[in-house]
Amino acid sequence: MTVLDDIIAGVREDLHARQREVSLEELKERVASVSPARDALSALRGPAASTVEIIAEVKRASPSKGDLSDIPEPAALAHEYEAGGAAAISVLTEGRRFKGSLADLDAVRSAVSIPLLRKDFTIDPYMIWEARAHGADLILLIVAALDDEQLREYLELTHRLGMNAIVETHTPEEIRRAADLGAKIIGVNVRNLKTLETDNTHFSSLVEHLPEGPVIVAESGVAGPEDVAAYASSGAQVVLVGEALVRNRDPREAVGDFKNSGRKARTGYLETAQNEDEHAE
Ligand SMILES: O=C(O)c1ccccc1NCC(=O)[C@H](O)[C@H](O)COP(=O)(O)O
Repeated sequence: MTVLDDIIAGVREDLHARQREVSLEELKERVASVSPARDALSALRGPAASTVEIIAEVKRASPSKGDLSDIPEPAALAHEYEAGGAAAISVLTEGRRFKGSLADLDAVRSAVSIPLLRKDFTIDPYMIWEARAHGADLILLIVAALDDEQLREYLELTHRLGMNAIVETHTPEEIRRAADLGAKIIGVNVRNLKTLETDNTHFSSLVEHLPEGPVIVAESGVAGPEDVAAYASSGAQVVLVGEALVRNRDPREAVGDFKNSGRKARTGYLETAQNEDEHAE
């Protein structure tokens, strides 16, 4: 059994418990009464080609590192992220390994106006309805955890509910599956789901397999601004950061620093790409 299988077994048990508490019909009624989803795709594209956007994560603990930060007030942390210029906020709602909850999502929703990602291991359409009912604008679909039929069905439902999905990949084959699906946002997570180790060079080695068009998100492994710059200089438009922000004494300033270093690196990346195009002509 891999770590991912183990996490998903727990997610499935917790899902069944919630399904016994709240029926799908009830969730659908709640969805009908919440505000429409925010436009996460535009938020992640940012105001200019040269910007690098940050998805700032509310992450208390993780399977790889154990406890990271207590985060007694997720709403206050999210408020700092928004003030620092984050384009979206990721809230881990998995309880057993990440110590998150849907209550965290509710708290953050009431504190910020930027798009919210419900970061969880989506394994059933119920979780997509649930995400929307709790105010999420974005969900995560992990290609390694789903077959093509599930991916297609879940992405279609996500879009039907006005949300977007980050379709998360780790290998060229998973990128091909995400691209064939017509994913509008493709995440490349540099965390190996078998060993849980991060290797940031994995992002640049996968770049040549990424299609043109979708927003590209580099996920995991950021310790400081230099890592955001490295992802941006390989082509990332968005970087998702958890641990480095929840451990930072000034998360607002840290988000600003990450954006600045990303923008400088992306400007260089775009200039190089333009020069290469001109030489090719
Ligand atoms: O963080 C983990 O240990 C982990 C283990 C297994 C599956 C997923 C895991 N993390 C989820 C994430 O993708 C990260 O929370 C996110 O990309 C931020 O990563 P980081 O900045 O390295 O905290």
